[in-house]
Amino acid sequence: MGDGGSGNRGGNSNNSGGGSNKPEWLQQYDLIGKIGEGTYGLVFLARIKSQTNRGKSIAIKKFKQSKDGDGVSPTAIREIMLLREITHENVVKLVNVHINHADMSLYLAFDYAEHDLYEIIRHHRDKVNHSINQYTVKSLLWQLLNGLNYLHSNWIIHRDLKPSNILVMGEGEEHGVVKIADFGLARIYQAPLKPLSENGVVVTIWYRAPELLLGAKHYTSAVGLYILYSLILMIISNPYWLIPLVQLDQLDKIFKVLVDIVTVPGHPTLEKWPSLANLPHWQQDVQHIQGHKYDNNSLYNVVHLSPKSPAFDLLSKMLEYDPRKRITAAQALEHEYFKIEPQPGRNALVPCQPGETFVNYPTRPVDTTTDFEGTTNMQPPQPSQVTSGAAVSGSMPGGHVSNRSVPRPMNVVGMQRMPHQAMQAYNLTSQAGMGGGMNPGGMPMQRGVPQPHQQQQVTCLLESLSLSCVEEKRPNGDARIPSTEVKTYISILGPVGIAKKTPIFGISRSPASCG
Ligand SMILES: Nc1ncnc2c1ncn2[C@@H]1O[C@H](COP(=O)(O)OP(=O)(O)OP(=O)(O)O)[C@@H](O)[C@H]1O
Repeated sequence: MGDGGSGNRGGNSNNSGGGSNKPEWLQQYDLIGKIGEGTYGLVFLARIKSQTNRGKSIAIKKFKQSKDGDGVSPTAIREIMLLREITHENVVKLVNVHINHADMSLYLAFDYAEHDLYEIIRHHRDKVNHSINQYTVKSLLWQLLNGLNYLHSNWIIHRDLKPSNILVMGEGEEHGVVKIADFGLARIYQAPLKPLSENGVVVTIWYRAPELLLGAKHYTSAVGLYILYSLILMIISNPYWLIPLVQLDQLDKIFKVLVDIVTVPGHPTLEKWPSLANLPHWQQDVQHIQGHKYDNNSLYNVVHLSPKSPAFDLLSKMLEYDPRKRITAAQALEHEYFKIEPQPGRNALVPCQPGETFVNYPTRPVDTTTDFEGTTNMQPPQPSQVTSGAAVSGSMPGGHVSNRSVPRPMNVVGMQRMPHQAMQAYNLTSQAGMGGGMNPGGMPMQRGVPQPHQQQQVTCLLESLSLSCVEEKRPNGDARIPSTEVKTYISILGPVGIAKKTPIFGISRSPASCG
């Protein structure tokens, strides 16, 4: 897996943040440097030192602590709880959980992914003067849908899908495999769905489905499909709606593109979407929306697809206004688009059609001067070894601002595309063991244990353990989990890591069924 040794990076055990105060668990890694920063945490690249897996790249996410230094964000615990429960080829793999007992800071160790969709799109926008090849688009979408179908089938909604959370593996056995990451905002959903207001923020504005923009209080799995559509739009089109300002603005951008294909005029109508009138913002926005002329950019002008093509048909089904009519992930996977050439493959990064240009995506920039404390006390490596993430070279919604290293040669030998039958088998094995039955989204679920009632039980247990019961509201509005509670949860999780996969939640499940 991963890129064990690209030559453009520095790092050795001497500059593993923290110096002499280095906690014991950190000694198993060489900390290379910071690769990213999100709202809730910093992400670092490290390499395993031990004999087994020596040199294997690991992404370590350190959760930011509250300003007063006490307690852990519920986001962290939620992410751990969910990731412990789920296993799928298209979902990022949590390999370990570490804790610094001194300050109760939490660290999650993940398999490292060399690329993400944000950087891939940006590379095409800024550096390559042609669009992403059809096979790659189809394979990325296929794998994303597989991951999403797995999540939805298991009653999980991600709620923060965006390009930087869609990882793509670098060289190695999993080269070109998509991994959905960042489950900090993810939730288990049940019928009846809880109002969103109980759950706080959702989805970066650029990827919001129209019902969310119009104030819908219930988040359904259909939102995920809408987000995929907007991501794909970004991939195959010019970055057309990249500078939205407010929700209404974002709606205008959506309606502009939907002229001619879903309904004329582009904005939704009560006839096509009857529950529209119940959406909280509809009454206040209706005048603006109906009075606006959306006539310049129809979808096929933006995506340059024939309205008769399967790709166009799938896109229009994914962007159906009414979430109840929108295509589900399971249905999308059955769409004709995936049955015609080029067929999708497990390695999305190899070219497949003769004449298609191979794109050598750059490796992640690593800021080797920043350690776990976020300070710059690491040994600065030689200039030739480092790509600094500090310089600014453009930005995209929901992504980060960074420079890129020089592309390195990639070995594409032996990277085969998967025939359709094999893809089906791959899909089934990668989802093996998840529960049966139908979820609230009406999606068929895979056979295996646990049965629906058990699944419901697991869901309830997860919910009750989701820390809402112990969250404290700080005066500044932040929810934190007090340190005492963190200790309890850490003892549930195990002293050092979760590698042993001991049964939790009182339900013992085989490794095949829960990962
Ligand atoms: N396993 C991983 N391997 C490689 N890079 C990763 C991995 N997980 C996350 N990253 C990268 O680290 C960066 C920060 O990720 P993180 O999930 O903390 O924040 P984010 O999703 O970008 O932002 P936000 O927290 O606001 O949602 C992103 O660029 C992401 O692509």
